[in-house]
Amino acid sequence: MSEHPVAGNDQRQPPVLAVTDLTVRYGKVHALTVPELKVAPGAIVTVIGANGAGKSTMLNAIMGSLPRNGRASGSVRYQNDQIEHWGVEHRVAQGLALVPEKRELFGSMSVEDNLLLGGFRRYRAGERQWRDSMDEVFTLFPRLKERRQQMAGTLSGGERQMLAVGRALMSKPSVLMLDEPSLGLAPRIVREIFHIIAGLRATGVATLLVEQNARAALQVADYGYVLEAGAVSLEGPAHELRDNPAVIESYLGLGKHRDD
Ligand SMILES: Nc1ncnc2c1ncn2[C@@H]1O[C@H](COP(=O)(O)OP(=O)(O)OP(=O)(O)O)[C@@H](O)[C@H]1O
Repeated sequence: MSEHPVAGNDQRQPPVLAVTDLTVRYGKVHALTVPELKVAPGAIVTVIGANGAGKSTMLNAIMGSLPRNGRASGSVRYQNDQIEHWGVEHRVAQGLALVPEKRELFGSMSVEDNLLLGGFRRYRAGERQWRDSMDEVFTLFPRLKERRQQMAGTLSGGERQMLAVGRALMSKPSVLMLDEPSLGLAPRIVREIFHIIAGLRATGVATLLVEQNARAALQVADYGYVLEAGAVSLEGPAHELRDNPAVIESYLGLGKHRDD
């Protein structure tokens, strides 16, 4: 596997997250092999692939949140630590956050309370600035500020996605993992969400973005991996993948995920 620039294409910076020889099985069934994946501080790295390619499996393995029948082996390095044996809570406490495909909001609680829950661990740890993150989230998502008292269950699909991302940001992560943020959203809202994801770079958070919408993902990402049937088939700077004939043929062809 080729060496590649990390840190939004700065090869000198050590990655904030590095996965090596990660393998996941569900029972006896092999689901995923990732020889190497790196995310640099502040970079946006995308993993694109079709349904069932293993994208959610990869994020859950990194987060330590695989289903009961899932078993991961290999190395997951976060900052200066090997974290394979850390529990999910500890991974969150140390700055990893996952926005799952199903969003998993508390529908009968307000927007504001959902956000507060995202910052609860910091509150419990006695961190004074945890409430400031709410203002930062409202700056990123003015729509959530307007709807701060609205029940999360009554939000539109796009607003729910914004709230899920906002709640994850309340934990002040160093690495934010997004599982198909465009899923089920109208093209205009997809554009809005991806515009916001691109803007996350300015906050310093590194983003690992898993997507079927390859077109949108490769537009915002610095670097990308293509996952096919549980294996990495291609990787490279996002602008090179956008021009790669195999990627164009399989993921960017006319009629596929057109949102422009
Ligand atoms: N708990 C499980 N038990 C057994 N097999 C599973 C389990 N979860 C996922 N799989 C299988 O592992 C493979 C990868 O699934 P995964 O959900 O990671 O794919 P994905 O790329 O995220 O797909 P999608 O875009 O549809 O969410 C699929 O073949 C799926 O059926």
